[in-house]
Amino acid sequence: MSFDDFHKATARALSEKVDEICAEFAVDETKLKELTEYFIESMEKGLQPLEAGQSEETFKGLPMIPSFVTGKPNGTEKGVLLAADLGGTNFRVCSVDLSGDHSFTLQQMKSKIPEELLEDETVTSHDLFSFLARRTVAFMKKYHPELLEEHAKETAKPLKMGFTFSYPIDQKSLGSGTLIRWTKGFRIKDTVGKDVVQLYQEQLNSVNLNMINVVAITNDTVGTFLSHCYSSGTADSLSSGEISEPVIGCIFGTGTNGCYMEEIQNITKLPEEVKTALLREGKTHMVINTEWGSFDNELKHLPTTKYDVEIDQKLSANPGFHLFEKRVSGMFLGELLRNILVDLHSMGLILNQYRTYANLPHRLRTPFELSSEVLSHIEIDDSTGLRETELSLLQSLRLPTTPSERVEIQKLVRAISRRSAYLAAVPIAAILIKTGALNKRYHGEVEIGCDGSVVEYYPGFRSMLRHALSLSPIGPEGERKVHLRIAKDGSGVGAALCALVA
Ligand SMILES: Nc1ncnc2c1ncn2[C@@H]1O[C@H](COP(=O)(O)OP(=O)(O)O)[C@@H](O)[C@H]1O
Repeated sequence: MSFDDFHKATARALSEKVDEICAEFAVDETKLKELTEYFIESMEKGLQPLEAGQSEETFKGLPMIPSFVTGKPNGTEKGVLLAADLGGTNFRVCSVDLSGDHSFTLQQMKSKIPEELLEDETVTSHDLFSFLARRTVAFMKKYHPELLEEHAKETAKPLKMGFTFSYPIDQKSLGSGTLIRWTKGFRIKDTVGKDVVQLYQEQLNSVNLNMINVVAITNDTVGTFLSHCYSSGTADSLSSGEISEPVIGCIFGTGTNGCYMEEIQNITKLPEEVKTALLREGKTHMVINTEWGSFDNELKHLPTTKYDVEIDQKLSANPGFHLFEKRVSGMFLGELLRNILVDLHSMGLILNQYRTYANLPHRLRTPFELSSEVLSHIEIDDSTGLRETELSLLQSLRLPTTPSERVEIQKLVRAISRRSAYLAAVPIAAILIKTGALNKRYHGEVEIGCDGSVVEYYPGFRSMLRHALSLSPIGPEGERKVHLRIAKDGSGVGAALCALVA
C-alpha cells in the first residue's frame, strides 16, 4: 500500500469509528420519553422518607432536598444584604441593594478557588473556611469600609448574610446545613457531616467580622430561582403581554442542578410536626432542591458509553454519584472529548505522530485539562480547514491536528454537547409535567430561570435543549409555552433574598 493509500485508509477507519461513537451519544425521542417518566418516578420517591437502612450518604435516588424556602419574592423586597457564594470554580462575596422595583445594585468580588484547596488531600475544613473569611474581609475593606467603621460602634445592627453553598446539604432549618458529600472538585473529608454555616461563621468571628450574621444557607439553584422571581414580572415584560410564571430555577455550569416549588402536602419526608406548623402558618409550597445531578445514579436508563464509565470510576472524586451531572455539566464535556481522543489514539486512528501514550502532549494526558469553553469554539467553527479548531487545540492542549482529524473532532464535540443539552431537557419536562404547570392559569406559560456558563455561552445549547423539549412528552405545544431566561447574578441576589426572609 502506498503512503497516500495508507493515510486514506486510516482516515476512513477514524471516520467510521467516530460515527460509531457519535451514535452511542445519540438520545432519541423514545429515550427522552423513558428518561422523563423515570425522572418523575424518581422525584416522587425522593419526596418520601428514606427507607429503613438507607442514609443520605448512600442514597442513590434523587435527593429532593427541602430548602425551607416557602415563598417566592415578587420584586417589592427592599434592603441592603450580604451574600457569599461557594461554587465549583469561584468564591464570591457580594452586597446587594434591593430597590423594591424588581431591580437591584450589586457589588461583588470574585476569587478563584486556589488549586491546592481543590486538589490537596491534606486540606482541612479550617483551611477552606479561613480562606473564605479572608476573602470576605478583603471584600468589606474594598467595598464597604463605612460598614466596618459603623460596626466598630456598639449601637450598630448586625449585617445579615445569605450563604450560597452549591453542594448537597441536609437542612433542618433555613439557617443551617450539614454537608452530605462534596461534588465538583473538593475532597476535604472532615467537612462531611458538619454544619457549614457554623464553620463559616466561626472563621468570620475569628477575623473580627462577627457583625456579619450568616442567617440563611441556600443552594445556587434555589438562589437562581428566587432571584429570577424577584426580577421577573417587570413593567417591561408585562407591557409586552407576557404573563408567564417562574416555575423552575436551574444551573448548567461546572455542575448542574434545578429546583421548583412543591406542595408541602406532597413532601412526605418532612417531619409531621414541621409540616403541620408550616401549614398552620398558611404556607402551602416549599422550594425543593432536586439535586438532579444525581438523577439515575443506578444507571437504569441513562445513556452510558465506556468513556462515561471510565471518567466516573477512575477520574472523578465521587464514583457512582452525580452520574447525570457527569453527562451534562461543563466540568465533564471536555473530559469526555479528552478520553475519546486518548482512546482513538490507542487504536492507532488519530494523532499518529505520537507513537505511544507517554509521547502524547502532557496536557492531553491530564484529566480535566480540556475545558468546555474550547469545545464551544470547536462547535461553531466554520472556518476553512477548521483553522479555529486547530488554533484552539494548539493553545489549550499544545496539540497539532490535521484537517481531517479536526473534522472528526468537531463531530465528536457536537455529539457530546447535543447529548448534554438533550439530557438537560429531561428534568425540565419532568417537573413541568409533575407540577401540571403548563395547564395552570389561562395560558400556562412558564419561565425557567437559568444560570451557568454552559447554558449562557455554549453555542446552540439552548436551542438544542428546546428541540429536545419538543421531542419530550410535553411535545411542541408544551415547548412553545416555555420561556428560558438567563438569571444574571442569580445566586448572590437569591442568597440576599433568603437572608431577608430569615
Ligand atoms: N464560553 C463557554 N462555553 C462553554 N462552557 C464554558 C464557557 N465558559 C465557561 N464554561 C464552562 O462553564 C463552567 C463554569 O461554569 P460557571 O457557571 O461559570 O461557574 P460555576 O458553575 O462554577 O459557578 C466550566 O466548566 C467552564 O469550562
